[in-house]
Amino acid sequence: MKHGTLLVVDDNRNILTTVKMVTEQTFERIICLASPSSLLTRLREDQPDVVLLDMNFHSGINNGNEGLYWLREIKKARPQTAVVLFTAYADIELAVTGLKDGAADFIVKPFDNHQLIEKLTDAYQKTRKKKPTITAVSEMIWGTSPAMRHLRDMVEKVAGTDANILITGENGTGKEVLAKEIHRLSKRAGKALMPIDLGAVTETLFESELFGYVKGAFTDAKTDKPGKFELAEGGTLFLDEIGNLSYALQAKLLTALQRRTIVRVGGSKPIPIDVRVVCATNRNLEEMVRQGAFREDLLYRINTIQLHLPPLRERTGDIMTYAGSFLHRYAHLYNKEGMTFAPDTQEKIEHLPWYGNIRELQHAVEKAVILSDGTTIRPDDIEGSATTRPQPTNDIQRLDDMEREMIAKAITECEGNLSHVASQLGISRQTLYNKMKKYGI
Ligand SMILES: Nc1ncnc2c1ncn2[C@@H]1O[C@H](COP(=O)(O)OP(=O)(O)OP(=O)(O)O)[C@@H](O)[C@H]1O
Repeated sequence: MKHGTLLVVDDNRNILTTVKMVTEQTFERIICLASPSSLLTRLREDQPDVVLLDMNFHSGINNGNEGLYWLREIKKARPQTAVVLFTAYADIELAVTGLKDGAADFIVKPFDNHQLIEKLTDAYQKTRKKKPTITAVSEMIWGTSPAMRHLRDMVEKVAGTDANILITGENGTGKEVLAKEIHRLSKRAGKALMPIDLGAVTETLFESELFGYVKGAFTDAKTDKPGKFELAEGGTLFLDEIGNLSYALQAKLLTALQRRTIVRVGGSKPIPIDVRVVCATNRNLEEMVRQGAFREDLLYRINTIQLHLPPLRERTGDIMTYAGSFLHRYAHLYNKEGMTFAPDTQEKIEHLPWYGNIRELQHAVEKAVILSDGTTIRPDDIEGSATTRPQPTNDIQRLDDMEREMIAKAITECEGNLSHVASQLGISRQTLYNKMKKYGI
């Protein structure tokens, strides 16, 4: 039986004709584009289930970047669309980047008709099964360090409430994963988890993205469209990179959160909203408030509960838990079951600083699995790419960071015994509590 809509984008017209012929018995509707220039319009208007996307559009440019660019644009505009990459070059690194950026699969040209249908059908089936905004399965690996055990206790207490939560932590520490986990454990789990990256939203698009618009509000507003607040109704709104929001937009966000209503751009009717708000940032918002860059009233609105994800280097006891779990995951994904780390590889992993945190560790293990020839991962297979520590933005931040690191390290060393921590640091228990609160430890 025929099903779904397939959009094929390739600048080789012979390929377009062949793919159309081969897939005619499989897809209900097939749209062919010889250039990606109108891709986003067709995506909006035709709402394809699957896009088969060429990686190289201009003759002479064959590094695949244009394909990756369009892949990201498709995922941004319509995340539920499955994208299968079409490449003439069996370049594993490029394909892996594409898979990481959300591609469902890739097909290498010249292609086999049977395999083409099979992969496109698989991608289509996945879009049927997947409800991308609902997170049913936990992605979160907790680790067993005192810091993570403490965090887990906190999460179990607060996830079921409607309290607004602010998650802080360096890049790659798992703020988004934690936000999903909180949603999964909440009573809103059956409804949407709607993420929005505030760092990526321009000033002009902010209101229409968050609050939606009514038909005629501006030239391109051909129909009414709900914003993220409405799409998250009954569920959770995840506001990522909130520290990057301009001061003017902070006021607009605050008004919506205070009134619990929004008005669509060009509209006049206030629409009530029932959302739980989880925010995340890698910046020190208290410090930003002191510097006049972040509104204090907004901070108090969003940080009813503050959860801090410590950098990986402050919980060395967890590193091998993550590494082992990623090894298992990628060995399975790349059909290399049974892979292990050599003992000196473990030692290397435990001692690298992982300034890119869990994200960096995950990529390093994935790369090692792909490139390793045997079943044992040798030390040279593991690369810690971020060898230099990211520079703090100013001196106060650097001092704060150092202090937080010292406290977190002492807590780990004293296995959570706060009296010992206070005496080791030469401060009173009360001062220790105040500092832990300040740093969200
Ligand atoms: N606790 C965890 N368990 C499993 N995977 C994790 C965990 N934490 C992070 N990861 C993995 O590390 C990567 C980065 O995680 P995530 O995007 O949540 O970090 P982040 O702190 O939000 O990063 P950024 O600030 O750069 O947006 C993801 O691929 C995620 O799957």
